[in-house]
Amino acid sequence: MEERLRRTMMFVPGNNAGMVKDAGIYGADSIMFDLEDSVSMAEKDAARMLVYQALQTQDYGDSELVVRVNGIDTPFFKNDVFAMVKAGIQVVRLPKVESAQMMLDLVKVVEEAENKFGIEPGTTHVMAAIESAKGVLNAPEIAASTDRMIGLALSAEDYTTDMKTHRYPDGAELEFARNMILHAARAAGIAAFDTVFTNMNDIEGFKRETEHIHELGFDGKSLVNPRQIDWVNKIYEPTKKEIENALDVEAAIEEAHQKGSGVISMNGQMVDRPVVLRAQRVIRLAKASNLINEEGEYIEK
Ligand SMILES: CC(=O)SCCNC(=O)CCNC(=O)[C@H](O)C(C)(C)COP(=O)(O)OP(=O)(O)OC[C@H]1O[C@@H](n2cnc3c(N)ncnc32)[C@H](O)[C@@H]1OP(=O)(O)O
Ligand SMILES: O=C([O-])CC(=O)C(=O)O
Ligand SMILES: [Mg+2]
Repeated sequence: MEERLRRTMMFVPGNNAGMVKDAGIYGADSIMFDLEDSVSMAEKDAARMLVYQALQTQDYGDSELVVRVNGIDTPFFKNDVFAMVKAGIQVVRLPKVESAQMMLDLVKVVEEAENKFGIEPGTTHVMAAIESAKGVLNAPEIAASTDRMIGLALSAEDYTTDMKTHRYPDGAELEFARNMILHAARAAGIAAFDTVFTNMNDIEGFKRETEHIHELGFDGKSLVNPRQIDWVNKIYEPTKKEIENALDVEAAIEEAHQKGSGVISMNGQMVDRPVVLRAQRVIRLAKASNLINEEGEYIEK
């Protein structure tokens, strides 16, 4: 199956009916309904019911549907997982994950819910948000904890609090965590998401941070506001040169396969499996940005 693009995963506060209703109109790759920290204690049950209703009735197009449930040690956790699995959520994001065992405990409850509500076993996926030093150090075992895992996310607001620092414009305080999470995710073959950027007035800061995590190799970012979606997509958009090169690579490898070979020379450049995989990702990103037409040609904007 073709890998899903996950450039943008937008938080939507689960208690805000207007935002929950309209979350599908902005074109986020993934919509993440939040039952955790954007919802006050008094509104936990109401938010769960609102998101449950919305999942039954709203059309969210092609966006992947994710829910951030309350932590495993809260009284809301089990009810959250049961309601969301019953509603057919695609991914459950567990916050404040510190060990593989926490993911296994989540999966046990997901399994129970799938059985109870007649959902096909194994179809509900999970992901972990890493928000502490312990979580960062255990990222490799967390990433490899279950076949249901689709990704790891860095959650820098809680993480910097745990580390007795705060967020700085150059992001030096996050470099170790970013590298650990990215390597753990890549080694397990799952996605890596960078953290939210919460200062809505600092657009340049947001773009700088996104360029940085794009260069590191993150799949994308958690977002708090729909305005951030286009900025991320623009940064992940391949250039004309990258797209034309990727299309040439596809044609060259096709020719190689026809000759029964897995490697070919293209303008003096060796084309083999890793080059082809990179080209395929460029083509997926280009198609998502409407830069390749039905005939598979680059479209000049
Ligand atoms: C550390 C953490 O845990 S972070 C994760 C938890 N936090 C969240 O989920 C916060 C989500 N974001 C928000 O609530 C808001 O975007 C804020 C508070 C950051 C900014 O609010 P505003 O300044 O009012 O946003 P803005 O003016 O850009 O809103 C424009 C439109 O987008 C909508 N919108 C804004 N944010 C979101 C969102 N996250 N999801 C869906 N719709 C949204 C608004 O409802 C508004 O719609 P309208 O034009 O139909 O009225
Ligand atoms: O997951 C995120 O990016 C938001 C969050 O909870 C945090 O930063 O603590
Ligand atoms: Mg957090």
